[in-house]
Amino acid sequence: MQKIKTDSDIGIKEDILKKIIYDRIKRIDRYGHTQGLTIPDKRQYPVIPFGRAPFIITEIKRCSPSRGNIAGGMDIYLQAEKYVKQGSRNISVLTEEQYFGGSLSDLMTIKARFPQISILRKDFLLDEADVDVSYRAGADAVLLIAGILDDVTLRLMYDKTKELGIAALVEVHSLEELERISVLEPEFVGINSRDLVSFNVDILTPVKLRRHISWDARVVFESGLWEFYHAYFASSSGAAGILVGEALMREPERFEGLAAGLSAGQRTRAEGQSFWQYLMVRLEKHRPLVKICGLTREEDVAFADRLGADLLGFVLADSPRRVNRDFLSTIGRTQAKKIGVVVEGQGISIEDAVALVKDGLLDALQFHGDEPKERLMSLDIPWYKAARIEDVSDMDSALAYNSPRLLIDAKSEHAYGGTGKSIDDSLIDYAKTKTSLWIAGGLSPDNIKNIVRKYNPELVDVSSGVEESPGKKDKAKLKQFFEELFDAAL
Ligand SMILES: O=P(O)(O)OC[C@@H](O)[C@@H](O)c1c[nH]c2ccccc12
Repeated sequence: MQKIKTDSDIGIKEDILKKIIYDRIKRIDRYGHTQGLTIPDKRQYPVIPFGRAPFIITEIKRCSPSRGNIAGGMDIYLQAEKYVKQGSRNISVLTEEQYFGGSLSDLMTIKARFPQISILRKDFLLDEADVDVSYRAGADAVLLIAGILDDVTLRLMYDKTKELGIAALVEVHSLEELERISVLEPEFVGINSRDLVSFNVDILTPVKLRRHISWDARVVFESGLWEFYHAYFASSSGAAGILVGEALMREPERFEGLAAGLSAGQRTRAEGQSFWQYLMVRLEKHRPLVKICGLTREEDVAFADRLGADLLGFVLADSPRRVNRDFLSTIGRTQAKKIGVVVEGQGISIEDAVALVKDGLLDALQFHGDEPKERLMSLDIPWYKAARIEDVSDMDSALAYNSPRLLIDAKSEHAYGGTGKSIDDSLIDYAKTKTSLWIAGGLSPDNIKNIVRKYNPELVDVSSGVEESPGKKDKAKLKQFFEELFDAAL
């Protein structure tokens, strides 16, 4: 059992995870590991293999500390039935009582009704007795959260699952935790995109961590996945499966789109490293990612690539920097990935832009206009959203696209077409609390060092600031831009 004992040990009020565990320990003291329920001494159902296709773990979750009430009075039996009808073969049942409104009796009810479905017990399990009770109650798999267990306890619980013949989904959310579990080499590794302290969801977290897994694991991307595109993104980035809670609790019909996304992603995966995997590898350099945008000349493309740009941007919308398919076909192989910048209704249709990616002329799209979210969420090519941000509500509506990253256009006074406005510091600070910063607009060799030092962005995007005239890059400025970036990191 973990060593969190007194109220003062709980300390920081925000650390919800500690509170959950503390309260759970108190309830175990009072009611035992069985939650005061009668759990059969002998398991009554055969163990069903966990992780059969389609590997979408559909979750039963009434409420949560981060999302509040999701489906309070819901009949969980009916919900499970909906999942099964949609084709689910793996159901996660949250059994934590106080914060998630669950119970072991939910798990037993669902197992009794659907004995052919593999059931994951999702709880803050703390010792071997928890594993044993889960098994007897009918769980086919248990969640073991590395972040709340010490190495010895984790090992004992993991061994217990092996002894009982059920699966363990070992959950991590940091590199450190991943290293800790590597001695176990678990078959199923869950990587949680939700930071359990801040509640922020970054769906790139599993992409970042996954490549550090040195054994043959089946990785499950957890949290914040709602749409076809999310499932596509996860599976093209190496997910064997996904765990989906809120989206399916609210709309079980989403299952079909998620399953289609998983299959689409598998096809992409066969073609090699995904766009997002590439970016997460490049991120390990000691400077922000760099996108050089508005390229119109082959020599500039080659030079930006040689300087180490991570992304090369090509404007497909109406603009003095607009390029066409013919131009893109003349570009040779580059180290950097190629991005098409699209503004809905200007110069190119979404379909034609998507075709450029599918034909291998581009690697991903950046959507800079008012494209309908549903449209983008059904695309099976990599994309991210960009938006010009003037106030918090702009920011929130851009964030609502739920794209893996959001590029915010800073509209500074140096911006091409100068608006005379610069993005508010407080707005950037606000953005930083929500997402990793991808920043564009008004950047140049003169200001980049300060901006990087001040905001530590994950990606910087420059176009006019490194030009001699629209579309024509200035080699000296380009070179200086990179030099300043390296300087900033010193
Ligand atoms: O509702 P979402 O965003 O789809 O997230 C589901 C799942 O990942 C989340 O419920 C979860 C992942 N790990 C946990 C550990 C404990 C409680 C809950 C969780």
